[in-house]
Amino acid sequence: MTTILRLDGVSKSFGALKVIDDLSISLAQGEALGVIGPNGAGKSTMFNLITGGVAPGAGRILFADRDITRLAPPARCRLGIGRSYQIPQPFAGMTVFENVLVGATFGGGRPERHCHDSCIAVLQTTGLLGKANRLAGSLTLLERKRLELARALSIGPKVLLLDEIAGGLTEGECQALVETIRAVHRSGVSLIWIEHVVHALLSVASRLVVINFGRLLADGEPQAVMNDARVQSVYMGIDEAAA
Ligand SMILES: Nc1ncnc2c1ncn2[C@@H]1O[C@H](COP(=O)(O)OP(=O)(O)OP(=O)(O)O)[C@@H](O)[C@H]1O
Repeated sequence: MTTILRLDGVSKSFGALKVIDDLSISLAQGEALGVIGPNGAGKSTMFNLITGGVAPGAGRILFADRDITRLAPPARCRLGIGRSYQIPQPFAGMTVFENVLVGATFGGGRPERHCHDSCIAVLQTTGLLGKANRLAGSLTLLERKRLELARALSIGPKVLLLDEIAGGLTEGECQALVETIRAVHRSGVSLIWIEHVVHALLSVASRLVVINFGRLLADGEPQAVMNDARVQSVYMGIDEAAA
């Protein structure tokens, strides 16, 4: 299996606080990797390290075998690393279409027709085509989550990082979003999805990792990981002795 993304012994501290501690994780091409861990475990920081918003104190990050550890965030985006944020922050005064167009035209070099068509395709995939001319600021929470996904897809990612995209949705809304994420994955995009809504995550992820205090606690087949006594103790508060 080809590895598309790899963190190799990565560490990051903020002052005296070690947030990521010698973390090594790899993502295979086409894989859907789920990530869980307690609040403050370092999950979003891991995404910030991958996208380049935060620089590691040690270790390397490789994308398709290329060392991108020191590459600026826009260059990583152009290579095909897209992400969504926990709290959607669209351009509220712009339309849904314009929000997606920002990503589709990022970096330049693509013909106008190509950018237009790729925006339409992204809006279709994310179920927002009927809202293309609505102002982003007028969208419901589910629609804003869809737009967050659409903006991440607009750059044409090879690897998509989803940060708690299901948070705050009703069960029905969550199921609808899961269907969309499945469709994105089926189209060939490799995924890393951080999520506290575990049942949604497990319906997409074929592998699950657990991060605790910035370290890898478990990595493997999702059900086996969820049944791991250390994971139940740390993540679900189930006493190892009582388990
Ligand atoms: N830029 C920063 N400066 C200082 N501390 C930070 C910074 N970014 C994150 N932290 C701290 O690092 C720790 C890990 O934060 P992070 O957001 O990565 O955790 P998380 O696992 O994503 O948590 P959650 O599940 O609550 O979103 C927290 O204690 C947080 O306050």
